[in-house]
Amino acid sequence: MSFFEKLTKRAKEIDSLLCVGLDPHKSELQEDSAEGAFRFCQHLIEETKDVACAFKPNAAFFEAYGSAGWEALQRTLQLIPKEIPIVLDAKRGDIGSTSEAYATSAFSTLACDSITASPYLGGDGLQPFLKDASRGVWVLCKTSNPGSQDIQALELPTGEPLYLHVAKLCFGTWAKEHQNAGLVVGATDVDAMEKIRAALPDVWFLSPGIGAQGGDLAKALKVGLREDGLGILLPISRGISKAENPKKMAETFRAEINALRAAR
Ligand SMILES: O=C(O)c1cc(=O)[nH]c(=O)n1[C@@H]1O[C@H](COP(=O)(O)O)[C@@H](O)[C@H]1O
Repeated sequence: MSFFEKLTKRAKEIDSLLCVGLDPHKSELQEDSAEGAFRFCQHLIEETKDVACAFKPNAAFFEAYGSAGWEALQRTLQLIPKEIPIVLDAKRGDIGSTSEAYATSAFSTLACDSITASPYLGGDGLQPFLKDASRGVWVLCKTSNPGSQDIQALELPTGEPLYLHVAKLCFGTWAKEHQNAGLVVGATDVDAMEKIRAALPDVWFLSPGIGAQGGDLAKALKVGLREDGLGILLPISRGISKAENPKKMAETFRAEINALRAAR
C-alpha cells in the first residue's frame, strides 16, 4: 500500500482530516529534557489517536536534545499505532547523494511513512525520497509563515508565482513516475491555496497554520478540499497541545472540519 493509499484509508475509516502535530516545544514540557519531550508526545498520542488521521512529529524539537532527543523521537514513533500514517516533519533537502542519507534516516532508520522536503535544490535533491513508491514526500510549496512572500511568491517571467511553478514541476516532472508527492500549502494564504488547487485538482495538501498561526479553517477547506471531500490534511500542533484538554480540543477540531466539509 502506498503512503497516500494508507492516508486515504485512514481518513475514510475514522472520517477525519486532522493531523496531530507532535511538537515538544520546551516551553510546554514539564521537564526540559528528551524524556520530557517523549512524555509530552506519549500523552498527546494517547489522548488524540482515535481522531488523528495522521501524526506529524517535528524532528527539530527532538534534535534540540542531541542523541537523547533522537532516541526519544524513536521511542515516540514506536507509540504510534501502525495503521496511523506518520509525517516526519524535517523539511529535508540537499544534493542527491546527501539526500540519500536523509531518505535512509527517515524511511529506514525511523521507518516513517512520509517526510516534508524542500524543493529549493530542485528535482535531483528530491529523487532519493521520491524513488520509494511506498513512501510520501510533502514538498514545500507555499509555506504558512509570513516569510513565504520573500521567495515563494516571486513572479516569474510567465506571470505565475514561483510556488505555482514548483507545484506544477513537482507533479509534472519530479513525482511523475510514482505520483507519491503532496504539497505543503499553508492555511494562512487561501488565495495561493485556491490557485494551486485550480492547477492541481487531485493532489493532497498538507496545510499547517490553523490555531496558533491564525489560519482560517473555513476558507482553507472551502478552497482546498478536493471534489471528493478529501485532499487536505490539516496539521495542528499548539492549537491542540496547549489546550486545557487536548483530547477534547482534537475532537472539536475534527468535528469542525467535518461540519465544514459537509456544508461545502
Ligand atoms: O512542514 C510543516 O509541517 C510546516 C510547513 C509550514 O508551512 N508551516 C508550518 O508551520 N509547518 C510546521 O507545522 C507545525 C505548525 O505548528 P502549530 O502552528 O503549532 O500548529 C510546526 O511543526 C511547523 O514547523
